[in-house]
Amino acid sequence: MSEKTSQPRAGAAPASFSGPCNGAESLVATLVASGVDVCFANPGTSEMHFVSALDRIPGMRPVLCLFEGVVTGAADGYARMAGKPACTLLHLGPGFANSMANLHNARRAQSPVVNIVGDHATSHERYDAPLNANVTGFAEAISHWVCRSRSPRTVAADAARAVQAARQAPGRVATLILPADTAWLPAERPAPRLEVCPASKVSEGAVDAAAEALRSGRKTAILMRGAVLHGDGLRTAGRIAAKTGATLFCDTFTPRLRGGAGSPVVERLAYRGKDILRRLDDFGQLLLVGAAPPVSFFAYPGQESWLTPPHCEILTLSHPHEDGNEALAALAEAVGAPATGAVAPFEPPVLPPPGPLTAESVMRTVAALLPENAIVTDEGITSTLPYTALLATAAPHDYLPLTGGSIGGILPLSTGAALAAPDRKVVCLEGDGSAMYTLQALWTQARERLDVVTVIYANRSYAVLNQELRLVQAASGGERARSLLDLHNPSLDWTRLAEGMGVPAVRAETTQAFAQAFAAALGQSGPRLIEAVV
Ligand SMILES: O=C(O)C(=O)c1ccccc1
Repeated sequence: MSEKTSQPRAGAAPASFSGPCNGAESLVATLVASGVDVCFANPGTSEMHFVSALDRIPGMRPVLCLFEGVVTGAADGYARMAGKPACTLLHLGPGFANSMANLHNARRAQSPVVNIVGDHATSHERYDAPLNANVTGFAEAISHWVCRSRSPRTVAADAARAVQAARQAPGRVATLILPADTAWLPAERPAPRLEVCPASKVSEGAVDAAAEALRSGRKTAILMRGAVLHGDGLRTAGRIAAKTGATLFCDTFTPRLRGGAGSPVVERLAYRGKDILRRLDDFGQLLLVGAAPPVSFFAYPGQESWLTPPHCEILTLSHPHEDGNEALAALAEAVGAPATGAVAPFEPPVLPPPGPLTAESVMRTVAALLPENAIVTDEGITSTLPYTALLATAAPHDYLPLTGGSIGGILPLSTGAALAAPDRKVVCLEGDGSAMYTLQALWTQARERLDVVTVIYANRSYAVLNQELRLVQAASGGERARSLLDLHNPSLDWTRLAEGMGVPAVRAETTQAFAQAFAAALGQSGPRLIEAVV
């Protein structure tokens, strides 16, 4: 499946389903008719009619995940690569609550996601049975769109609207709550697909103002986010940069970036606020394309949270809900950009010399051996942030980092991305601390035979917090404080954890061992894990 996946026409009748149906059947048929054909699921009793409908309604691929955070993280990864939503299937308030951290990441990634959440039957609610909870309250806290179906007769229409809401630009989280009786009672019929509201057009005024600013001769940073970073817009931005001398940037936690040989070079903003301030100090203006002005990830005593220097004027070409690709095309024309701009050459780094493994030598090896058109997913935090520029001249790839800062996103995200792009290798760069949140994703990768090579940076610590402890100026150094940032005692055995879930794994402690293990993993299909001791 790719972004080119053909979508059913709006109004098209749901495929191969007619005759009497229950609410769950009308739901599944409507989702399929609306172009949603993958369901990441962790169901319970209240979702059994949905589960059973999957056998009668063709076209929906069910994927079992063993924790709800895996369900929603996978839906995020799927959406980032497929450019369309998968649905999730979640069980009641507690199941939804478990899913929320990765929904937060999906929301920050502007990924379209359709959540289907079962609830107790309407008649059962008043008895406050043990699993009773405020599902709507949980859903409203994190979704852009929430609907609780009132009757089996509206389930199909509600589902079509959920997909439409999720696909609204730039991508939204839509949650449909189904009391169990709306799933099991007779429904009318599936609903046809609804037209998706296209991204808004950017006004001519915004294009003219940006063109004038670029012509002023002031040094310009163009900060981009969203579809422009992996579609036509990226090439157009490269042409604009060639004409005007502007520098292209993306934010630190950008959802998806096309990178490597053949793409215009886009510099990823640093993590530390003071590094961003220093970098932007050079510029007289900051042009935003689907992005917001940069702010510090956390606040620190005595340090700036707002990271645009006072002398740097902020201009907006396009907002996230607007068509940035079209806006950049209009801007390229207005400034008289050439037909092509500069792109990165294919000059992968050389393999590191023999020696003990470090975070930097892992990235060097990954960049050196990266296969053409791989998907690189990244939640290595301290182990990867300083080194991702090494990927700039590697083989062409898509880069998918953590977006919302909620660690535990990337093993699930890699799972969903691999499912959306089965003909591409996924290389997942993951910290050991982060991996422990959602390691069940490995089991789904094994079960679905997904082509994911996971590299665990085993530094046996919440390494970022050792830095943060200093930055927030908290007194530190004591044994008790350090015990909360340290993952030794016992040390996690990643090869055994992975093998126990059906994923072949090896440990590497030297640069040679890592290069050998990485090359071998790339040469095989199906999931592999390398514990990189750094
Ligand atoms: O340090 C943190 O507290 C934190 O949550 C985080 C998450 C991702 C990247 C960096 C820090």
